[in-house]
Amino acid sequence: MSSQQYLDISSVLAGGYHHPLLRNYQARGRTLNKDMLMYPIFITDDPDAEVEIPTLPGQKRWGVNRLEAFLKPLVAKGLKSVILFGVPLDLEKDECGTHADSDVTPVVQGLKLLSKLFPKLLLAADVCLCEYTNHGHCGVPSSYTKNGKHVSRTHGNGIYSDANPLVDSSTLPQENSASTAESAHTKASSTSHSSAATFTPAPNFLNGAPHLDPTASANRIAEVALSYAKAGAHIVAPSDMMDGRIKAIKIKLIEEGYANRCGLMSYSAKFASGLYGPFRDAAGSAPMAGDRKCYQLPPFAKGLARRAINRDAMEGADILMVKPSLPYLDIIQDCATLQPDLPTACYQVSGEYAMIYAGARAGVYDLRQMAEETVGSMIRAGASIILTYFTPEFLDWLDSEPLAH
Ligand SMILES: NCc1[nH]cc(CCC(=O)O)c1CC(=O)O
Ligand SMILES: [Zn+2]
Ligand SMILES: [Zn+2]
Repeated sequence: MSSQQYLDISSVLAGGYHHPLLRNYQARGRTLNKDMLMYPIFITDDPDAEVEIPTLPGQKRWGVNRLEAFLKPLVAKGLKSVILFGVPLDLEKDECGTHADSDVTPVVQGLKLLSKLFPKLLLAADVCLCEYTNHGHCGVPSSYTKNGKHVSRTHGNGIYSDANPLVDSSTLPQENSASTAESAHTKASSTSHSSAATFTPAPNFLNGAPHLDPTASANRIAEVALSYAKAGAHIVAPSDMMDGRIKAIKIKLIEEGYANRCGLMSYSAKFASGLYGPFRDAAGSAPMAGDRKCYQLPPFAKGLARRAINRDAMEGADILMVKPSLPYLDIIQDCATLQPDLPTACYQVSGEYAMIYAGARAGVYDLRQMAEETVGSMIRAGASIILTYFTPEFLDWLDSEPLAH
């Protein structure tokens, strides 16, 4: 018998990865490149604003007049795509987010301007209502009280019907009008630019949030998406998590002749995460009462996430997204394997960015190494589009001497 039969050949791995290039080979092509990066930017309604966001170090709220100077050097470095978030600070907020798609909304203005300034830049627009509503939730409430009147929405029989008109139900039994008027006043003064309205928590919700009407919400979201498509968005990205909104948007885009010009990226598996704090700070979009637990997924809900991914694919999404990213790598992998024919995107959210940034500042680790390691894990899990606030840094890092990992 030859001695070779006793050698355990497969136990030797180290010979194949000691050199930096040998190490890179092991990624088998699954490495970050500039095409994969989508940069989230905040556009506000003060056209000259350039305001630091304390909880998101390095990121700012930009006025439209500042966008050219801000983005030009990044485009020169190879920035391929941005996703716009609107931050209305002076525009009046109301029940259904009127200014999400008015002509003066900063996102509409930003899209029009950026398509002229940077015709090759891929423009995505986040679509949600929470930045524009006086209740700060991502949909349209079923009922509320305003100016002493109780307003409730009639229920449609299908989620894709036209928006149900608001019904003035002053003939319906009124809630205690004295206390309603008082709390309306309190809420109005706590949000200076909001018109006074009060929202009754849904009786069977334990989190104090109002019930959001899925029909009205999906229809309103679809209207907003259409206006962003008309303003020049190549991709609309609804982050609201209302049931039925993907189909509602897709149908709206088809009906209005925009379906072949504007893609639909769904925040499919969006979890009720603790990692959105800095964003809500930046966008002023924290809910006034309750939380988002009636429409964002429970963090341990792998099954719901898988169902949402499949549903959104069936409803016409062109890209599926998982959010946040690092604590949900298994969901990214599920998304990529459940729907291999659609690109998987993931959002390294504000809290993930802030966490990595803070750790690096505290000397716990190196910023670049950790940014690359975390985004690398997302790519390994199956993501090919990464939304990250580290995009400007990555553009530099990808042009410089590679970091040996
Ligand atoms: N629909 C709002 C929205 N769109 C994107 C984010 C989070 C992004 C981030 O944290 O970077 C949020 C916050 C939320 O759902 O409360
Ligand atoms: Zn929202
Ligand atoms: Zn309803």
